[in-house]
Amino acid sequence: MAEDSGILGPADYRNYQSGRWSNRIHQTYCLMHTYQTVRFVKDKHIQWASCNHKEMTLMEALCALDDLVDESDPDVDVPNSFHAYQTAEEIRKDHPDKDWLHLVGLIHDAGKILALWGEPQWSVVGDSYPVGCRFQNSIVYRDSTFTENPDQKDPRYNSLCGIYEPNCGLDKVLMSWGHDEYMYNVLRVNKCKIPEEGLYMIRFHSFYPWHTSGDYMHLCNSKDLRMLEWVKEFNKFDLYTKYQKLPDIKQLQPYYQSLIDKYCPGKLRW
Ligand SMILES: O[C@H]1[C@H](O)[C@@H](O)[C@H](O)[C@@H](O)[C@H]1O
Ligand SMILES: [Fe+2]
Ligand SMILES: [Fe+2]
Repeated sequence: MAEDSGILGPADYRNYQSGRWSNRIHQTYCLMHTYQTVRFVKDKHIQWASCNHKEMTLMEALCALDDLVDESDPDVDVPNSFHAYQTAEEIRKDHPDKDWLHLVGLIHDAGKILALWGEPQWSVVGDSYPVGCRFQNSIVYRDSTFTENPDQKDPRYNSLCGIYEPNCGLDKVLMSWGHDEYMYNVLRVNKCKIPEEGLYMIRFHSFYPWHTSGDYMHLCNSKDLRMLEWVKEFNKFDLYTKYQKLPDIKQLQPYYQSLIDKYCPGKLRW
């Protein structure tokens, strides 16, 4: 986690080469990049998409993240629940009128609850990227972690577009399985009333090869390009609020509970 309590600059974040935990992070990505294949991702959709694992409120899910430290993140070494409030509170300062966006900040990582239900971290956390087509160089540790991935040698999957039509739109693309797609799914299945932009931000916030490196544009349609602006705006808060000063969660809870009651009330199916 960055040393200061102010919002720091890009150079202070996402150091995958020489940070304190880079061995652990590299190991997590090694497993992810070895085992996340088209088959694996399809199986995870089948396993989790119908959301019949559990019923719980969003607030209960957020509290459960007290028990989760993300092993892929060079900038966070505290439980994920703090990151939820840090992100939400900075959004609230810059976009006071968009209460749904505060809520998006709060819940964008709640899908990491999968890691408390037996999913290994390599299928929950970390950056996401498309499977079923060539893995691009902008993926973290691209050079050293894909060598054992069978899809890489499969001619169906290793061309530039692979199984996709050019500009088919990200909605049709199978992303590596993780907390983004899962949470998007939970919100849809439960018919939460978060605006489309918000759902989109949640679904693609970990797709750094796209929103930060500008890769995979050949799979995007015009809607994706419109939404990209929102995803980038969201990313400022997701990334640059990972600092040491921790929020007082108890004091903030009533406000966020009111947003949950407005947009995603009651018990949700997970
Ligand atoms: O390590 C982090 C973390 O897991 C985030 O939740 C995810 O959204 C980022 O893309 C990733 O780099
Ligand atoms: Fe995330
Ligand atoms: Fe996050």
